[in-house]
Amino acid sequence: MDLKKYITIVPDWPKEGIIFKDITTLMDNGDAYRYATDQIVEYAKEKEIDLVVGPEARGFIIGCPVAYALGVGFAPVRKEGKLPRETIKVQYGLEYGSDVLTIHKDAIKPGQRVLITDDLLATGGTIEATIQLVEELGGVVAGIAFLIELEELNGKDKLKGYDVLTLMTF
Ligand SMILES: O=P(O)(O)OC[C@H]1O[C@H](OP(=O)(O)OP(=O)(O)O)[C@H](O)[C@@H]1O
Ligand SMILES: Nc1ncnc2[nH]cnc12
Repeated sequence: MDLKKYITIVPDWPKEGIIFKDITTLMDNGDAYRYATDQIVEYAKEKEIDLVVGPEARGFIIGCPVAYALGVGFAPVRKEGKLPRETIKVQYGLEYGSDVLTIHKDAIKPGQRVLITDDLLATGGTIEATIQLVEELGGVVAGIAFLIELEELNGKDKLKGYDVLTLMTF
């Protein structure tokens, strides 16, 4: 299936100069959403995953159906002030700003094999911060899966040494 045709390109959003890749038109389509999910599930099956971790908010959209299909749990990485119990945190840069990401301190058991999911790899700041949180808790990053990679932003440079799946490149 040609997944690219389900992505809507929105110029100058949320800021002038950003060419936004809107995945909601892929999620809207049951066949395309299931096909994309299945591709990531097949990739993950070989990696003996114990837990899926994804950053707010679009990482949940990708990661939760994958976790369900694998029969493992999902741990959310959230922006500061959203998780109710003890967390660890890390500051990170974005294509359009900077923010703080957090995870519950007890979300991962040391040695657990983690699949990280997100919709899109841009500068790699979000995923680098997510990796940092997983590893600080003793998790092993066994794979990282995205729907989309924006090649010209070179986010992959931050992921050297990690096993990465991307379903589409722009
Ligand atoms: O590779 P990067 O430069 O870090 O950019 C990619 C991240 O940016 C977007 O999330 P955003 O922070 O806009 O949050 P959202 O998913 O809640 O919309 C996107 O969903 C990725 O998580
Ligand atoms: N260009 C882009 N489109 C969609 N989501 C993004 N997150 C960071 N950059 C993005």
